Amino acid sequence: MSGASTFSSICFERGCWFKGERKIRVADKRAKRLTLGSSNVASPSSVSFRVSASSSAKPEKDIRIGLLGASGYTGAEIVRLVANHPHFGVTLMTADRKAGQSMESVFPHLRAQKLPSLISVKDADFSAVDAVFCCLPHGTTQEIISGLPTALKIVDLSADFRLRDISEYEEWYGQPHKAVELQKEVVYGLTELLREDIKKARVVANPGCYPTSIQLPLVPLIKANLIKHENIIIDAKSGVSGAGRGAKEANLYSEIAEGISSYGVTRHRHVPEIEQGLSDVAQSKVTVSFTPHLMPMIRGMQSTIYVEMAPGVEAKDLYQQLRTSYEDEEFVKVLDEGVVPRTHNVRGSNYCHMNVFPDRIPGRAIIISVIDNLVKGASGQALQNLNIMLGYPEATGLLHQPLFP
Ligand SMILES: NC(=O)C1=CN([C@@H]2O[C@H](COP(=O)(O)OP(=O)(O)OC[C@H]3O[C@@H](n4cnc5c(N)ncnc54)[C@H](OP(=O)(O)O)[C@@H]3O)[C@@H](O)[C@H]2O)C=CC1
Ligand SMILES: CC(=O)N[C@@H](CCC(=O)OP(=O)(O)O)C(=O)O
Repeated sequence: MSGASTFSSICFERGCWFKGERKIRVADKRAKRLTLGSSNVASPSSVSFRVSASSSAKPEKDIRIGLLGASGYTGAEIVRLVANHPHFGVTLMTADRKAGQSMESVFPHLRAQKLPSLISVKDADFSAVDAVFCCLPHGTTQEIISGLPTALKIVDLSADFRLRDISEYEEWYGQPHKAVELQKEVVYGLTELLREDIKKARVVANPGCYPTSIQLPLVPLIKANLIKHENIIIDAKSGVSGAGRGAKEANLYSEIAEGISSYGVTRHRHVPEIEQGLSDVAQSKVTVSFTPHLMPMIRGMQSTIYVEMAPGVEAKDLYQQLRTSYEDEEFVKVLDEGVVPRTHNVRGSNYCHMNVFPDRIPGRAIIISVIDNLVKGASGQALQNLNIMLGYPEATGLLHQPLFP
């Protein structure tokens, strides 16, 4: 059991804190203080944990966070989440066109926080931060990350380091990979399924939003040999914030409202990322038909997945497998039988809701998975990953409830 406390009665396992057999609320500050005070928690040399078992005062913000691309949607979402984190504080923020502006002028909803001004990445002093979230567009990130001090823990939200195969990256992203050596040490950050690797990582490639919503249900089913590897069909839908804040004609209100648009048909760049994750667990090549759609909503993502079951398997077996796989997870919820997941119920939160339904056609099942693209699909999962990389309880700063309606 990695990450366990030297205090015999309190330990961290499968993403949760346990006292004996009893699951403790992750927000239990005493448990956190005790465990972080132990010597057994991975703590990078660049980071000083100043959390004391005897102190009853609110802990200082020990970890100085650098946020690259702070003026974008995922950057703003990191700031919103970190505001609830007892140990992380944002001390460096970069932007491109908006460099020189204050964060409160770019995002007035964050004005209650004391935040540094936005500066250009070329002016950033990385010796004054402990960890970095990189929220830059793909294609711009490889060079920037390779130039950062190696003592830093980095979570990259872009697609630049998600594909292990360099030629596949170059084929799907249409440009040469600019950090081939660094790519070798990067860990893919699908938290619930790769937690042990993430604990040891220095650089994590945070998964794309569609690949998160798709791999969370499919990986356990493939691993358990419950579904066939062929004819997996994924019909996915995203809110417009998935496209970022940059102005684009296709994302104008008049282009989005009152309609649905399919895009990337037959060739969306998330296909190789999804297939990489599924093939890894299948130990053979898995291919998928994937069509994303842009919906007239701001946040939210639904993946409706049509699968053929292995001989003799029924939809209730798929359901039971997912229930078992995620029974101890804080953020992945397999709903009660028959309950249809809705994006409304995860909005603004780090939760993924999923369920399985038997198709009318024998041998087939329909899986529905929903997340908030900006939280579990991006900044929330990134924070979850950095918590793990630094030895904090992984739900720290993420336990707020969804925003409904
Ligand atoms: N939005 C989502 O739901 C998801 C996004 N992602 C990925 O996360 C990353 C960030 O996404 P998002 O926040 O939506 O994007 P935005 O377009 O909203 O923000 C991009 C940020 O990067 C800055 N930037 C743009 N170009 C450069 C450059 N050449 N050099 C330095 N900084 C630059 C922008 O600065 P300025 O504003 O000053 O121009 C801005 O701060 C992307 O790679 C995206 O694909 C991943 C999962 C989901
Ligand atoms: C609605 C919309 O445009 N969504 C984005 C995906 C957002 C995401 O996960 O992007 P990255 O892979 O770049 O991180 C898209 O389809 O390209």
